[in-house]
Amino acid sequence: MESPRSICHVVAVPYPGRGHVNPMMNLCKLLCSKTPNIVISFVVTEEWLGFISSDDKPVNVRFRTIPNVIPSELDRANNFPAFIAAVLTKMEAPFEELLDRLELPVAAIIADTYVAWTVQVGQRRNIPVASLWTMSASVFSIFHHFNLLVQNHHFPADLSAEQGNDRVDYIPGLTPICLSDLPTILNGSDRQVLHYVLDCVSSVPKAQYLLFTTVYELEFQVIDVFKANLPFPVYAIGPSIPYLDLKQPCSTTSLNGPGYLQWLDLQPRGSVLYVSLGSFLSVSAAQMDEIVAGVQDSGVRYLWVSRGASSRFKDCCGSQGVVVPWCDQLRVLCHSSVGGFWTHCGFNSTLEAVYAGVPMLTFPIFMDQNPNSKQIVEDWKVGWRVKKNKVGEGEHLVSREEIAELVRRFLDFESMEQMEMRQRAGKVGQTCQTAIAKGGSTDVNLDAFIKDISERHHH
Ligand SMILES: O=c1ccn([C@@H]2O[C@H](COP(=O)(O)OP(=O)(O)O[C@H]3O[C@H](CO)[C@@H](O)[C@H](O)[C@H]3O)[C@@H](O)[C@H]2O)c(=O)[nH]1
Repeated sequence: MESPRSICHVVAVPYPGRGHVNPMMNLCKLLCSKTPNIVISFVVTEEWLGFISSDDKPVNVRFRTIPNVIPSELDRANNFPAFIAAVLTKMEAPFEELLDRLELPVAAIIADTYVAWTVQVGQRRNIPVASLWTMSASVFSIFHHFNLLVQNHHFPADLSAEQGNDRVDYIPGLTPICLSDLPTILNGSDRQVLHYVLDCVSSVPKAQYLLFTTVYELEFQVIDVFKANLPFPVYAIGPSIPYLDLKQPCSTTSLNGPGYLQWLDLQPRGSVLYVSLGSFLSVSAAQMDEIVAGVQDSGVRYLWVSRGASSRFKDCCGSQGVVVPWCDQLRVLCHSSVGGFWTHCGFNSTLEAVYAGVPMLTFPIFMDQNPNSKQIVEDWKVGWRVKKNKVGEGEHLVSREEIAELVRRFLDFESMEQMEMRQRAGKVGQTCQTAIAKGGSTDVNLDAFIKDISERHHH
């Protein structure tokens, strides 16, 4: 039995959303894989415990709950500003009560940047806080340098036909980016959410560490800016996706895995388009109809993740495609039959596709997804845009004919253009493998972080 003194007890506090809970859990798995001396209390609401309690996790990660003090996950999209407001104001008190009840002393808190109150809790209790940013480092830089947008008269962003294509070329670490590719909350319509986000980002310099879920090599120019300017360690520990789980057989069902994996096994190499429009906030019904019809008309094989919309598919389980309510996404992306990913550009999905070396068709919807799409298409050059930038008046509907044509070209193995893109995608995938291998940037950063919090704890 280890003595309690040699155990490093970490409290992990994800923001309550799928795109945040997952990378926090993946980071915890990585930490536990590195040392047996770490014990993690993973704090979620009772509702979230219901969603994740049966997932595989290391024995050293223990779930701890606070009551359901925020609006239910099942309808949070109905009033997003109210949801964020509740996260920022209602969780702190029950979290402190929980801290008082924990048996082991706490060496560090790892908290999502969007549960910013943890920074003050840490200050009051003299516990170091590592802020975990689950979006790209580039997006962090955009928000961190918000005042530059104001100084340059780019806030609120004017997306009129004349200005929408203006390039913002002064955000530290970023290549020039169109106004229309900035996070959607900067175009002025969602001030309340913007204020919350800016508050959270400005809490980071008062924390003791900044952790990025990205990979250093993918965004080193940006990460170097923060390494040089923040007075504490900045570590990229990504991609914080469940690659450790790939080594184990798929646990969800029978011996041969779920039906969709068996279906994938039967498809030709690189022939399947994987489609997922995200776990939160989706597209209009009219656009959805065009996407479904366009992909089906293209004749390309598809695996589609869709909840509650399966009635839109004329042939939901035929030979051309399979529609499932949820899948083991990284395993799907890593399957040799998958040749492309239609994505809403959530950052976790982006990292998973990058890791798997799968080219993307980008269809950003909200928030950081626009800049992610820009990075995929313009910086890493491993994808194409489906949706043109929203410049000028009104929402532009992409038609089924445009989509069918695009999807066909995208999965055309013969084309030179595609071959080159697949090669680049393979290269960025290799960059991730190098980062996580022994001595790679992620490996080294994880070790350094563990050393930091363990030593600080013992002194
Ligand atoms: O069938 C599915 C569909 C999704 N996922 C997983 O669900 C997560 C989805 O995360 P992400 O791709 O980041 O999308 P969102 O859930 O939309 O993420 C939110 O959080 C992200 C990180 O902060 C932001 O980049 C996004 O804009 C925001 O919407 C990923 O881990 C996926 O692997 C599955 O495992 N199976």
